[in-house]
This record gives sequence, structure tokens and C-alpha cells, in this order.
Amino acid sequence: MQAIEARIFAADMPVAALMEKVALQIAAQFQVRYPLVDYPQVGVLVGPGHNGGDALVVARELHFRGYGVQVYCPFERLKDLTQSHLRYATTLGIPVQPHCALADCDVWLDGLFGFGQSRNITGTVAQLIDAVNATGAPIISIDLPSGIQPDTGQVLGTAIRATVTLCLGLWKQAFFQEAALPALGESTLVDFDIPAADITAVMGSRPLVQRVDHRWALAALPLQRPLTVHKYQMGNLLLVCGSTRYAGAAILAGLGARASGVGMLSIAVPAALKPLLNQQLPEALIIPCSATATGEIQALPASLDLAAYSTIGCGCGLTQGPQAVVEQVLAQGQTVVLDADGLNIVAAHPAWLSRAATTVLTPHVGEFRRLFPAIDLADRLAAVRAAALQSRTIVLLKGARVAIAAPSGQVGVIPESTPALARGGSGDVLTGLLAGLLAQSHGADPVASSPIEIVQAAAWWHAQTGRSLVVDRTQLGVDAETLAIALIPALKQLIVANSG
Ligand SMILES: NC(=O)C1=CN([C@@H]2O[C@H](COP(=O)(O)OP(=O)(O)OC[C@H]3O[C@@H](n4cnc5c(N)ncnc54)[C@H](OP(=O)(O)O)[C@@H]3O)[C@@H](O)[C@H]2O)[C@@H](O)CC1
Ligand SMILES: Nc1ncnc2c1ncn2[C@@H]1O[C@H](COP(=O)(O)OP(=O)(O)O)[C@@H](O)[C@H]1O
Ligand SMILES: [K+]
Repeated sequence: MQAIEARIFAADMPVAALMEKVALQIAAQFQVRYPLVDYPQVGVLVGPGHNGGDALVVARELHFRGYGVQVYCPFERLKDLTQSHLRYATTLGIPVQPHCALADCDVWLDGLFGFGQSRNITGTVAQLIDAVNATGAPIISIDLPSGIQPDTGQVLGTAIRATVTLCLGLWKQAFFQEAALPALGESTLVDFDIPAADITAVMGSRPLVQRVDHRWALAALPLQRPLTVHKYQMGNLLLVCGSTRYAGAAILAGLGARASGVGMLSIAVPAALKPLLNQQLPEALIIPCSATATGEIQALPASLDLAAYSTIGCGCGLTQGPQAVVEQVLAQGQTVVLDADGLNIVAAHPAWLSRAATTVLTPHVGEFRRLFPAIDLADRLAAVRAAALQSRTIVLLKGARVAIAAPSGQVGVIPESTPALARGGSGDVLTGLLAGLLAQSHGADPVASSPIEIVQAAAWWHAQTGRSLVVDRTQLGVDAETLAIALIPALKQLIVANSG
């Protein structure tokens, strides 16, 4: 944004005019959300840079509209434009205080720091932030909550916990980092007509980090089958999963795969699980495998032709016993999705990931650390990209903001999700779902989506299904089986809601 802004100013857009244009929009949104009758007293936090300048323009507008405005500015040196706005506010009679003796305010406007923040916040400024947070009144942050590092989302010592954040122009990366989530509140983008040419000049035609939205995701799903297909052209998926100890993981991955619409589903499990799997998934071909005394897969049947499958999903509920099975699967020439114990096994054998075909790894943070111990997770987006580049695989990092990176360095983020998904088994559903979708992309459709687009679509669909279940069933009601069964009705709703 700094580079884009520099281009706009170099093209002679006056800095003050851009600030005015943006801040008037913020003032308008402020008045809609916090009308004068209910929120007559406004506290405005002003920083030394242009974030503070924005805040002062809003303060001036709110003053003219009849709000009681109190400005807090704990800085002596301000940028020139910010200083001008402060002088004018003072001449209008708006009270300005340096620090923390806070008046009773009904709502706060946070204009301390925006995208120019990088240093730790200390002293009076930190005290001011903590004191405002402690008031319990709503806080609107301009651009970013002050104290949030714009790229990594890390808290710089302390941070405003915003009720609403109005992000200006383009989403800053912090909005997709888990570290920032508690500070962001409801986040909205304020568009101020950045010329597309300036964005492209700085970011290229395709930004390296992108939000996965409904347009991308729905376009990547195989919603229209060719009229004359047969089942093997709509994906032939093999799941290798389960153990006596973790039988449910195999069922949940199977239910996820069912929702993908895959043409043919086979599931290799320890022989003892076959009746259970048959009962739960009557459409699937259950392949009984020899088992160890502790109920883990010992070996895949010698007669099983792994090359016949378009995709293999491996790892859910496997335990760490079947190492040779994971090695055998990765030695095949088709797309492999590796999850859970498949990841834990491969962490000790990274060379197995050197393969020509597509590999998708779906670690949560713990599995990620075992797989990529040298990669720092403080910046999740940078970390997932580094992992994809290092392993030459597609890496899906699970969590509150799922991030998916391809070996090209491209990263997609799922911006909306729900903590209701933080529950055993919901990852197994995702693995089955995305493996089933990937299997279909090797079918009859000549304009199939790329693997990363499909993985992103699966993660988006999974998260959206969680969100829609919360609406019907509260955050307590999103167990993994319910999630798997809800995938299709939720997809229907998503298609209807986003059509036209
Ligand atoms: N293009 C756009 O999107 C538009 C942008 N606009 C607005 O401009 C904002 C960016 O403005 P900005 O560049 O002046 O940076 P901003 O964040 O206000 O402050 C940086 C100042 O804070 C200081 N400072 C930093 N950390 C500190 C600390 N811990 N403790 C103490 N001081 C600290 C830092 O000092 P320095 O590090 O340089 O010593 C510097 O003086 C942007 O977020 C948006 O609100 C709109 O007006 C128009 C459209
Ligand atoms: N706080 C959260 N908010 C949103 N989604 C979450 C959160 N925590 C976990 N998830 C999602 O829930 C799923 C959990 O997967 P995983 O940890 O593999 O569970 P399991 O192995 O038990 O199935 C992942 O899709 C992950 O992204
Ligand atoms: K701010």
C-alpha cells in the first residue's frame, strides 16, 4: 500500500484530498453504526502519521454533526498534514488532551497507527490503548487496530481490540493472520477508487496472497457433469485410513468424500473395520487389509492395483505404524492427499515427498511444526508459502484462517470460518472432501480446475458449511458427522445465495 500510495501521490493526487476522500467515508460509516442519539460522546485517538490525520478529519465532521468530540494525542511531533488538522480542530474548540485521563465516551475512534506501524508500543501510548480497551465501549479502528503489525498480524506489545475495523483500499495481510483475529472485530473494506493500473504496477496481475471467495470457490467445483460420463470418469478415489483405535476417522473421511460427488469411492481399512464401514458407507467399496495385533493396517492387499485410482487420500486414523504403506502410496504416480498420521510418518522421511505428481499436505499447526521444524510460524502466510516452496507440494495449513500455498508461491486464504470447527474429526471430513474433488479433476472434464483451486474450494466449502451449521445449531452443534452430512445442503444454499 505504501508503494501504491506513492504512485498515486507522484501522479499529483493531493495527499490532503485523498485523506479527505477516505476520511469522509469513515465519518459516514461511523454515523450509520453509532448514531448521535445513542452515542453522543466520541473519544478520538490521534497518532503522529496519516492514520491520525484521518482520525482528525472524522473528528471535525462528527463535531459539525453535533457529537461531543474529545481528542487524545500523546505525541509532540506530527506529520505536517496531521498537524494542520490538529490545529484546525483546536480552533474549532474541540478539546485535545495528551494522555490518559479518559472522559466517559460512548464510542472510540482509533487513529493512532495504520500501515506505518512496525515498532513495539510502550509508555503512555501503550497505557492509552489499554485504558481505552478497558472502557468496554465500542471502538472503530481506522485501517488497522493500532498495535497490530500490518503484515504478520502480531501484537506489537499491546493493541486496540476493535469492535469494527475499516480497512482502507486493499486488505492488509494482518486481516488473514490468526494472531490479529482477537483485535480485528468485524472487518470491512472501504473502497477509495485506487486506479487498477497502480495496483497491477505494484502487485502484478495476480497478487501473491488472495482471499478465496465464493466466485473462485464455486467456479472450481465440478457442479456440471458432462452428460455422457460414466462413474470412473468422475473420479476414482482410494482412501487409505483407519485403525481399530481410530475407526471413526475412516468413516468421516468417507463421508467427506461422499459429499464431493466422486464417481467411485474405495476405502482400504484394517479387515476388522469392513462391516462397520460397509454399514456407514454402502456405496463405497471397502478393501480389507491385513492388520497388526494392535489393529493397524499391516499391508495393502497384493492384488490392489494402486495405479487404477485417480487420487489417493492417506493418513486419517492410520496411526504411525503403517510406514511402508505411506511410502508405497507416495511412490505412485497420481495425486496424493496426506493428512494426520500420514503427515507424522512423512515428517521422518521428507525424501518421500520428492515425486512428480501433485501432493497435498493438510497439517494443523502441530503437524506443520513436525514437518517443517525450521519454518517460523509467527507469520502463517509466509510460513505456508515457505513450506510449499521447500517441499514442492500444496500445503493447507489448518486453523482459524486456513491458508493454502502452492509451489508457485501463490497463497489463498479462507477469510471466513468458525471456531465451531475446532473439533476432533472435522479435519478428516475435509481430507475426504478435497481428495474426492481432486479425484474428479482427473476425469472427463477437459477444462478442469487446477489442484490448488480445488483445494481452496474444498476448504472454503468446509468452512462455509461450519458457519451455516452455527446459524442453525449454535457453535456447540458442529460435530464432524453433522458437518459431513451438511456439506451438500450448505453447498445448495451457497449456490442460491451467490447466484446472479
Ligand atoms: N493509501 C492509503 O491507504 C491511505 C492512507 N491513509 C492513511 O494513512 C495511514 C498511513 O499513514 P502513515 O504512513 O503516516 O503511517 P501511520 O500508521 O499513520 O503512522 C506512522 C507514524 O507512527 C509512528 N510510529 C509507528 N509505530 C510507533 C510506535 N510504536 N510508537 C510511536 N510511534 C510510532 C511512525 O514513526 P516512525 O516509525 O517513522 O518513527 C510514524 O510517524 C494509513 O494507515 C491510513 O490511515 C489515508 O489518509 C489516505 C489513503
Ligand atoms: N479456531 C478455528 N476456527 C476455524 N476453524 C478451525 C479452528 N480450529 C480448527 N479449525 C478447522 O477444523 C479442522 C480441524 O482439523 P484437524 O485438526 O485435522 O482435526 P481432526 O484431525 O480431528 O479431524 C480444520 O479444517 C481446521 O482448519
Ligand atoms: K488505527
